[in-house]
Amino acid sequence: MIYTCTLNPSIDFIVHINDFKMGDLNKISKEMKYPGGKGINVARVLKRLGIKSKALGFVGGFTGEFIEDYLHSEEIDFDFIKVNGDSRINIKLKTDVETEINGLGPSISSEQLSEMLEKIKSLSSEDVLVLAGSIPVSLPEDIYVKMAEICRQNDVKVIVDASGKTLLKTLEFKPFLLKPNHHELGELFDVEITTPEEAVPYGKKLVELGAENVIVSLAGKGALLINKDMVLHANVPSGIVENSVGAGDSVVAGFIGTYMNDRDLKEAFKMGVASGSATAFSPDLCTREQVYTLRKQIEVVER
Ligand SMILES: Nc1ncnc2c1ncn2[C@@H]1O[C@H](COP(=O)(O)OP(=O)(O)O)[C@@H](O)[C@H]1O
Ligand SMILES: O=P(O)(O)OC[C@H]1O[C@](O)(COP(=O)(O)O)[C@@H](O)[C@@H]1O
Repeated sequence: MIYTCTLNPSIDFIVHINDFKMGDLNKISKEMKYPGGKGINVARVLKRLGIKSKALGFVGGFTGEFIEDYLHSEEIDFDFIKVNGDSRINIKLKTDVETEINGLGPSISSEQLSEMLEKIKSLSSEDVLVLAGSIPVSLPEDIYVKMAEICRQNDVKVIVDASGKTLLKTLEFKPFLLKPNHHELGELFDVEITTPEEAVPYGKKLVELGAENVIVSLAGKGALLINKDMVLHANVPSGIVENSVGAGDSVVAGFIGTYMNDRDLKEAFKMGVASGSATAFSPDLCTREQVYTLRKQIEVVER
């Protein structure tokens, strides 16, 4: 089973405003509300690809109810721990540029954290755990490292979509997949990465430091899959980006959902990129049909 863990879920409030003016009254031209947070996005895309998963995390308040009701309506299995405060609202403001205003989220008690760790301890070598998204300020900043250590002890595959020191600290426990975008990869090594060629040596460093597989996404410039045996490059299909929120999570979902079915890294990589682009070209997340259509446009070559 694929489990996702979203420590700080959100309602993603997507807001389109024409001629936005700070300090003025602005009228929303289009708005959408979706359950969000990186792990929840992964769970939603897996469902669309016909792959079962279970969403773990902390939810609270009326916003937490919205998240649970929405996932229930999409027949996505979840086992959230209830907390007192309200799950956060993340505003995705679309004007001539895309601006994100992400909420703080509710406090999580040490008892609630212990309850989450007990759930993680119950996973087995048949399972995958996706750790994705920011860590609430009320939790230890190395919580992903603790979870990765528990998973290592139980031979559970771990996927980490995080940034900075958090990502580097999980390497000791040999994560199955890391999925930084090229900006996040550059920040890890204090360099600027703008092309796939520039990304390769740094993706290889993450493999040397312990990651089994690294996918480096470069938005419209393609993506790389790097492990100890190979470097693969995929082009991305051309299209009009409507809403890139969740695109990175879709790469994770398409990859792991495919890999757990047929253990074919190259096919899994192709499906990951197709899922990412299909989401980028959609107002919400990708549909199965879009993914399979775009998959045909993707060429994966060994570097
Ligand atoms: N301009 C684009 N054209 C086509 N696909 C895109 C574009 N931007 C993003 N994507 C798709 O979304 C995936 C993730 O995008 P990226 O911006 O690299 O990561 P993140 O969303 O994690 O920051 C890419 O690998 C690609 O499949
Ligand atoms: O666009 P991405 O990186 O795939 O993730 C989008 C998700 O991440 C969020 O922006 C939250 O990010 P953080 O968990 O890093 O705060 C959600 O609002 C959104 O659903």
